Amino acid sequence: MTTTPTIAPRDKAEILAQALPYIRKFHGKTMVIKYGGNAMTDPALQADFAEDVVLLKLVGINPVVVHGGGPQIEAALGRLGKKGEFIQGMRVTDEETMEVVEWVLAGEVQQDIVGLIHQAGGKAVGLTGRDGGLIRAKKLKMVDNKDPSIEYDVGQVGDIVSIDPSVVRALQDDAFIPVISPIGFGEENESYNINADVVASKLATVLQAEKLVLLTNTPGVLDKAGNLLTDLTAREIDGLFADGTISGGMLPKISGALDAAKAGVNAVHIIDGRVPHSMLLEILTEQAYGTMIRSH
Ligand SMILES: Nc1ncnc2c1ncn2[C@@H]1O[C@H](COP(=O)(O)OP(=O)(O)O)[C@@H](O)[C@H]1O
Ligand SMILES: CC(=O)N[C@@H](CCC(=O)OP(=O)(O)O)C(=O)O
Repeated sequence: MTTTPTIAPRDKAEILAQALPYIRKFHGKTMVIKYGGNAMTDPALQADFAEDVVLLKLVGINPVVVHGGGPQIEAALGRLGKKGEFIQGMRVTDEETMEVVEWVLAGEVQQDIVGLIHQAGGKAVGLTGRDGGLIRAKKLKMVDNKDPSIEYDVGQVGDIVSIDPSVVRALQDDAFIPVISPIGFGEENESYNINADVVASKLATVLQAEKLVLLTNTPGVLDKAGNLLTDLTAREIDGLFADGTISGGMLPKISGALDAAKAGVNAVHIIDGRVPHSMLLEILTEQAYGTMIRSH
């Protein structure tokens, strides 16, 4: 349970006034928000998240939500007596796991977020990569990060072939907030499980988003001693990969973030989704949060 500190009216006015330049700067711009499964475990925080998304939309910014759901998939697999296995941050996805992934992501998590946005006064539309031909994918050929001669078979994990953003653009133009599940489809109409960070990063690039904000369950990227790294360049990221500072779910997150930064997304941030309203603080105040990823 989170408690909201009481803010004096004068301070509230100050905060609102401070937001004005950012509202003006970002008016009409697209922001891709990745809402990680680990950041959505507290109902009060989920409601805060939905309010923030609605507020952005109301002040003329175009938020596009891509959601995760790793822990939620894990819980559902557990109820079936299965345990998830990950290789380099990707879930090994057999046929049964793929079914679970589809119903948890598209049936539960996505619809929960859509409902919360409606409760907060916004209009959200849930999509998977199938809708409007949004995300075409093929089977991912995974090789070892350190030794590319080693190959892994991760089953029905998708590698994005192309993104057709027309359905997202049409919804945005109509004042809807798209909420996207990271599921792609292949040439034979087969489904693919795609890491949500990878989808968010690629979508931000294709939409030429102003910002990509990845909400997770750490203060940002941490060094080996647990200190927050506030700013990371491509070269520094290579170093963190090489010395093993980055592992698990942080691997696809940083790779995707870096790809988006290199492809021209102006600002890419990894921030702590467990802090109430962290997304709003990041976008609409001068305060820097979490880790900013730079292309050079
Ligand atoms: N250097 C690092 N700094 C921060 N987190 C890291 C680092 N290396 C690995 N991680 C792990 O990455 C996790 C975030 O990724 P993930 O579990 O996929 O979250 P999400 O559901 O938000 O995508 C962190 O909780 C942490 O366990
Ligand atoms: C291939 C792969 O790993 N897919 C992820 C999709 C969900 C996801 O990415 O959720 P988070 O953002 O909460 O980690 C999975 O099955 O867990």
